[in-house]
Amino acid sequence: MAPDTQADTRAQGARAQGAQVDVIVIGAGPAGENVAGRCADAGLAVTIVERELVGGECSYWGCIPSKTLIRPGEVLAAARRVPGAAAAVTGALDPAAVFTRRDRLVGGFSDDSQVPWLTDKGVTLVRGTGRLTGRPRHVEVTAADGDRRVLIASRAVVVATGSRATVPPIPGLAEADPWDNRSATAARSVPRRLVVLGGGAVGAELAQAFRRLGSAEVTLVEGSPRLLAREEEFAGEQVRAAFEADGITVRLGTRAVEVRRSRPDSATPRGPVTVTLADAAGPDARGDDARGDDAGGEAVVADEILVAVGRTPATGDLGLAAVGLPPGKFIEVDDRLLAVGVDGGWLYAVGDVCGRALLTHMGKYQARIVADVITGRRDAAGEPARDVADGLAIPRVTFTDPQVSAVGLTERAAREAGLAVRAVSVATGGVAGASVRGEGITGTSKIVVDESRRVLVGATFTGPDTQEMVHAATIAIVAAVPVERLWHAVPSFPTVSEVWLRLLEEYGL
Ligand SMILES: Cc1cc2nc3c(=O)[nH]c(=O)nc-3n(C[C@H](O)[C@H](O)[C@H](O)COP(=O)(O)OP(=O)(O)OC[C@H]3O[C@@H](n4cnc5c(N)ncnc54)[C@H](O)[C@@H]3O)c2cc1C
Ligand SMILES: NC(=O)c1ccc[n+]([C@@H]2O[C@H](COP(=O)([O-])OP(=O)(O)OC[C@H]3O[C@@H](n4cnc5c(N)ncnc54)[C@H](O)[C@@H]3O)[C@@H](O)[C@H]2O)c1
Repeated sequence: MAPDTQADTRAQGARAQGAQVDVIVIGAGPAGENVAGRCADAGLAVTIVERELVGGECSYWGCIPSKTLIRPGEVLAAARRVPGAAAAVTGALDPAAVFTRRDRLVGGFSDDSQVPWLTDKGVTLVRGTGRLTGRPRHVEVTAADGDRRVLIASRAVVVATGSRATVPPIPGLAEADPWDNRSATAARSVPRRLVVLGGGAVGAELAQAFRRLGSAEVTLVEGSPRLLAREEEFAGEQVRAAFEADGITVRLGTRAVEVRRSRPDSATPRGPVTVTLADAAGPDARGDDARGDDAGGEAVVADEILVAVGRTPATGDLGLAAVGLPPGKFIEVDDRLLAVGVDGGWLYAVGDVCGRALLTHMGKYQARIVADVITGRRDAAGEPARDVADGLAIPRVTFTDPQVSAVGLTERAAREAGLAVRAVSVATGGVAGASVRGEGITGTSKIVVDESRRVLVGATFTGPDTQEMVHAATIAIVAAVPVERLWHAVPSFPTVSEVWLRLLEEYGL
């Protein structure tokens, strides 16, 4: 029997069992859950399909555990900046207690506490792996025991299957069984020596977290010339300096060309890992992962290697080819989050899998938009819902110390987009609010102003605790508040938000 006919037959059975719903969501991470919840709130019948844990990567192996591992070191560093409190910091962090708290915040790697949020809204949870059959609005679900059934949606199917860590084809890497974000955030011990491949958000946050939890040697290897390469240049430079002050070895502009894990010994139960780095000036440093004849420079020996070089969309086994889309790729969407290239207007994608912004809050925003598209909800002006924020103001916070908190465009990206911008910067530590919080607070606050409209298009704040500064900038950008009007938004004294006043003065107001 042809696959489609089989699917048809099962579909008939499913219909007879009353399995037709308005909306099917595949993947119950933060994006999928929010699509389901908002559609259900609007009165639609929704089924959500999840093959692992309701809550997705963010809840168990992403945002929550990583921030839980970072927080203790951040608290100690904050105390050490305050004379009087610093003297009270006499001991080291207790990793066992940190891991216990992590376990609690991830619900013991169980979704028991997350499922009621869905079921209370009337959403039906189906455990299993969802796959598009090729027929419009048909999803085949395979349960863990192999049982298969086909669900049919009357309105829409929303893909929210997220992403997983990319493991690049570096010789010996896969065989070395490296840590990815899952193994690192779920760790139960602190490796004495850790090598981290990738100086983006995942690599930077976890390198510092493990160093502060007690790793004696942490080496961070980043292929491009600076950390957090998509942010303002000063951000990566300041994070590098802080990491080096923390005792982390930062290797920029080079890559691993070979990885080898040796047999276990008494000190290293999984066996030590030797990572050979390319000569920084060699061809591998420019992006070729395969080892060349002339490759090979410094070797770093560690107990664990963490791979944090980016994400691969979870679309390899989703049946995308059956609807005419390339498997294993991000699903391209339009501003209604509708998959581009699929006829009939029934397939949507949100969250990491659509590749617009690999951030929980943006996935949840896309989820709210897509739910409004599906339910036909309009705004007060009668306009249909569409994704505005992804093209305008994506807020992002990298929870290193110093934090890098940014929204919208960097100065360079704005210029590359053809905008006539003027940028001004001030020291984050230069206001009374920072002095009160601690000694020696550094960092930079910068705004990027579109000169033709006199509105912000980007802002970056580096320094401790800047995560709470970024939302003001997000509002200024999204609301297109002219700088002359921002002048009247008076920051409280003594808060770090006074950098806004300094920035506007620097701009000339
Ligand atoms: C270490 C780390 C730290 C991070 N920290 C932050 C942070 O601080 N802030 C932030 O905003 N973002 C952070 N992120 C990013 C954030 O985790 C993701 O952007 C977010 O989880 C994406 O949500 P999602 O719902 O699109 O996908 P996911 O969270 O990946 O969820 C997808 C779900 O779909 C399920 N699924 C996949 N395929 C199928 C299928 N075929 N059938 C059924 N179910 C399926 C999966 O099991 C999963 O539960 C971090 C990421 C990492 C790795
Ligand atoms: N605080 C947060 O919001 C947070 C935290 C973690 C992750 N995230 C999200 O998760 C996404 C994925 O994070 P990520 O850090 O895995 O990816 P990333 O794309 O942000 O960074 C990967 C880095 O690895 C480097 N790289 C690539 N190949 C390499 C190689 N072979 N050797 C050395 N370096 C190499 C790249 O130059 C890049 O700087 C981010 O884009 C972010 O949106 C967010």
